[in-house]
Amino acid sequence: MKGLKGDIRIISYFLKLVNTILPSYIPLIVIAAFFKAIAPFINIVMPKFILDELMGQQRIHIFALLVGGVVIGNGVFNLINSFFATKVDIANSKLVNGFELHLGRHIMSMDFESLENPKILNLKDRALFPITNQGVLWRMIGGFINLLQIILTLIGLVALISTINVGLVGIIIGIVLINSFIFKRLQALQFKFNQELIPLNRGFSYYASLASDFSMGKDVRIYNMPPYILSKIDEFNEKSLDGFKKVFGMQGKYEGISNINLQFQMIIVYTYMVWKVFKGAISVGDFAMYISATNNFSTQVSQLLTQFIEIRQMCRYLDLYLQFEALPIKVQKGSKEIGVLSSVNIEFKNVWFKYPQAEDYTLKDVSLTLNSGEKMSIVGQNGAGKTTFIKLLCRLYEPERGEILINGVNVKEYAFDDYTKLLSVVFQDYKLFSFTIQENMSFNQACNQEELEIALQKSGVRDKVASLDKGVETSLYKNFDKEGTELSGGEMQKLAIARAIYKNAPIVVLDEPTAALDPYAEYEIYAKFNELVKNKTAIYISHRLSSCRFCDKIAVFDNGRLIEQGTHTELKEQDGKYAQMWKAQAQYYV
Ligand SMILES: Nc1ncnc2c1ncn2[C@@H]1O[C@H](COP(=O)(O)OP(=O)(O)OP(=O)(O)O)[C@@H](O)[C@H]1O
Repeated sequence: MKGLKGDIRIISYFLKLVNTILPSYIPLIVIAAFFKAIAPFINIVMPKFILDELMGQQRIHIFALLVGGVVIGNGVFNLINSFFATKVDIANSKLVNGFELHLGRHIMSMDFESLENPKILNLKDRALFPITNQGVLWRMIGGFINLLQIILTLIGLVALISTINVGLVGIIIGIVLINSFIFKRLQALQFKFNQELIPLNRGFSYYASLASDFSMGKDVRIYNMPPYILSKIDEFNEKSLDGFKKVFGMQGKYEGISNINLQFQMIIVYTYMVWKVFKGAISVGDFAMYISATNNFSTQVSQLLTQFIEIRQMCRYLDLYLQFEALPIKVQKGSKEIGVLSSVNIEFKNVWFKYPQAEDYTLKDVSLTLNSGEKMSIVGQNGAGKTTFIKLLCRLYEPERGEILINGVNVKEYAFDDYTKLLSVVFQDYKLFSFTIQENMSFNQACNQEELEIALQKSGVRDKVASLDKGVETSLYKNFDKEGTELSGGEMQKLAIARAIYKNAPIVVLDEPTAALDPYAEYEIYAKFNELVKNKTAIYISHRLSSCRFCDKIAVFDNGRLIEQGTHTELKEQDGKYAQMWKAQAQYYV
């Protein structure tokens, strides 16, 4: 009963969701189900009158009238039903699209750290795979339409069969119940198999994508990976094939048993009806009508239970989705509005941070202050924690201990969307998207062409963009537009810098912004750095220590700790880690 209660909760959640996405949907399916439910009665009841007329007075005009009635009745109902079927099909597509939007919105609002937590990823796959690949939502909705129609038809059939013998209704229900029990076992088996299939599918999709993903094409060829990839795909195929063999075998067995039960039911019904005709209790027309009604009743009851079990089975999948949707969102809480800030001071206070699955702390007791308008350079060896520091500032993760403050307020208190407006960031692994250059810069906001030109000019990519046939309207990559362009790594990096400049946020973060740039472009960025970031608060991460000289402050990270802070001259005089790194680099650059 607890399970049924849970399922009712799930069903009502989805019905509410359906109603929010498409309010006309539920009234539409109720009307469609009503017409579908009445249609079969023409073919159950009318043949009785035709047969009785044939066996009795054989009046041609009455016979013609009855046959005409059947033909016209069927024609009209067919038209009405196909009209509604088309309407329902269109509405179904709208609904599924609406649900996908709902889903996308939810996934994009999840904590960034959730996207690398294997437990959450697994739940996400188990919840979304059935919805996107097995049409669970669609089947649930279809199930509802059928259930409604079946219930309406059954009410009519019970009324009709009861006029000869209510006991028949009981016998048929009994046999159908046995068959439903068998069906339920089969569904449970399929659910178990589908859940086992998900990790296999994930592996399969990954290896299949390696074979077709353009961005992997170079490595796949150079390292002669095809035999390895194909053997992996084969391995996943073998495993899933074994599972399919087992499920299909069981399915065959269960279907066989159900069929025997149905034949048994036919023998009982036919024997009873023939006996009634021999006794003269019913006419041949009645015989045909009751046989048709009982056959229909049996089919409808069995479909009712099948639908019921199917809907409950769908609830198992949708329950996974609800668990996924109910995952708490940690980072994005906070409601404080930021408004327009005249100055932005950043403070890290004894911040400790450990990645979700990691054993050791990546940031250890980091405390630093960056006053409004100051420019700070962060240096340190690979893996020292520089990018992690930025990720925490961006609120992609939360510190485990300590606080991050902007103008004295813990960043957690700010509304996340508002907070992101403070930051222009070029990540080390920045991404540009398969949109036009202009869309990549402004993302659906009305684009200010003048500012866009300035941003492209400052990052040094304006001439390149101007040389493209469609200028800023050129698509990046060729996924959607065959006239799209593939820019070089350095040109892409300049576009990413332009995007950050165009955003014009009060905090600018550049994480290794010149890694892909040629020495001239790199020099340009350094020379124009102050002009690029103007009076903004800026953080600059680079392994080129010469770039630190134009910053007000340098922070040196080592193994997660902030070990030195000061200006270039101060740190050189301190003769610590920074001075060591400076000397090491000077050997090669001077
Ligand atoms: N998502 C993650 N999950 C677990 N550990 C991570 C994750 N991202 C980074 N790390 C680990 O945290 C440490 C610091 O990484 P971080 O990227 O902050 O270093 P970095 O100083 O920016 O290095 P680099 O100079 O190479 O860019 C590394 O040891 C890295 O392996």
